[in-house]
Amino acid sequence: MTSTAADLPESVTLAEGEGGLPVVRVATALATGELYLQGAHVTAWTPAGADPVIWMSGASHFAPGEPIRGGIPICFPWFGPGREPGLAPPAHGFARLAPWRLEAAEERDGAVTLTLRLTDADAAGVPAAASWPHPFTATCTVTFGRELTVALTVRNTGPEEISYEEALHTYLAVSDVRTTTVDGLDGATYLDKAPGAGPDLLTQEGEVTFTGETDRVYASTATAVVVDEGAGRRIGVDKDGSANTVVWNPWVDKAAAMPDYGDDEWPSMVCVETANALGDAVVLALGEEHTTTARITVTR
Ligand SMILES: O=P(O)(O)OC[C@H]1O[C@@H](O)[C@H](O)[C@@H](O)[C@@H]1O
Repeated sequence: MTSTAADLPESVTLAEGEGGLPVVRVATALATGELYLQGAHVTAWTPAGADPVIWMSGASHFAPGEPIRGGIPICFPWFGPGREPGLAPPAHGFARLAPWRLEAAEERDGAVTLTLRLTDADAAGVPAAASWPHPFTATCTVTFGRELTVALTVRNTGPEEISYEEALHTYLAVSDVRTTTVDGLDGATYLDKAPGAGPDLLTQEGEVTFTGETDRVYASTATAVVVDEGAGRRIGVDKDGSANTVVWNPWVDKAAAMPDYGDDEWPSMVCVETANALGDAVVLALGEEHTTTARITVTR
């Protein structure tokens, strides 16, 4: 069943958002939040008494079939350009461009859980979907409360084995990335995708610091913690069902090259992405499903 305005708890409203796209807004005593049905894309989460945790670009496009810049894009069924030849642009798959269905909205103990669904049939109108012609059902549940939880479950509904990449591509707001670190990745190996980096895996020593364009795919199942000295807060990204953590900041040149990203916005964000990518792609036999979950918390 798809939810209509009549089925929603009082703390949840369905409205027309930027660019005329449908948006769900949540407001409870514990937190406020916002999610666009296009992409099942979280664009805001602010726990009561805190500053916004999720970063959005002021230059984002909001238009049917175009990616939203910031928030939590769901990358599926490929990450970046994808591993196989023949996957259509844009990067990160078609799920973030597709119209998801709002199946349910429930409030429990002050937290609101939204359930959204996307099948291959729902995504058929997105041109890039034709390059990955496999039956699937994707379910995204998002709980806005004291914590923010995003879980993506993919079920193989077709006759053949499928393999896919995915990421909960979380943009986090920081006071200044140059005085921010990411803890929890010490000793993890990573692929460096920044310009000029070689193909060999490297090993993280200590915390991640930011001194230039940073684009790394870590092999890690650990909790990553964004330590924001300037804001005096720590943002934890805890996860299940995810073999990779991607850390990304575009820095000056890449920021300037992106049409939907302000030239001066790069100091104010860092992406810590809960992913299964490259050699850690998920493989599902007929009828199998897999869930990847990210839990975001804020502490002083
Ligand atoms: O511009 P997009 O397609 O949203 O991607 C943003 C970034 O997403 C990151 O996950 C990738 O590792 C980067 O390489 C990429 O630049």
